[in-house]
Amino acid sequence: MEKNPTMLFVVAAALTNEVGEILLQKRPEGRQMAGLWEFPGGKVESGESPESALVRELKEELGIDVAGPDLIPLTFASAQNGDRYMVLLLYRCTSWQGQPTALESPELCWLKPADMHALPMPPADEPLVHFLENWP
Ligand SMILES: Nc1nc2c([nH]c(=O)n2[C@H]2C[C@H](O)[C@@H](COP(=O)(O)OP(=O)(O)OP(=O)(O)O)O2)c(=O)[nH]1
Repeated sequence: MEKNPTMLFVVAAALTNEVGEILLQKRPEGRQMAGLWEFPGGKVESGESPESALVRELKEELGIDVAGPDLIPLTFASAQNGDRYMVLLLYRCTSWQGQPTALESPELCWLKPADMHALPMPPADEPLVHFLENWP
């Protein structure tokens, strides 16, 4: 029997450009947490590694190609998410192929971590933003 059927694993990327800005995308209407700004990513599907899930999500959501080894584990958050408990793994990524394009989201923006407080984000992201602000 599955040991932890209630645990939800989510992977997300802090895609960082050459001036230290990080890409956020707006969650579309009709979805859970619609209108909030998030790090690109999504749920790890059955049988996937976290890294292969994030490579897949970044292709689906932004049209970019990322190599698994370019995803550097950074920190994580844990929080209730609906009726499940979520572990959100955040990776840093500074190298990718292609131009990030909003394929599944109404809007993208590049922001310094200190400026993220001005945007509404999911509650689980608050400690992630705090971590990024204090990260070298
Ligand atoms: N991508 C992402 N998801 C986040 C963040 N913070 C946060 O609480 N979440 C939550 C929102 C969702 O409940 C969950 C991610 O699920 P999702 O709906 O985006 O996943 P998905 O792309 O696999 O979509 P689906 O197949 O389930 O429709 O994690 C974040 O910064 N980035």
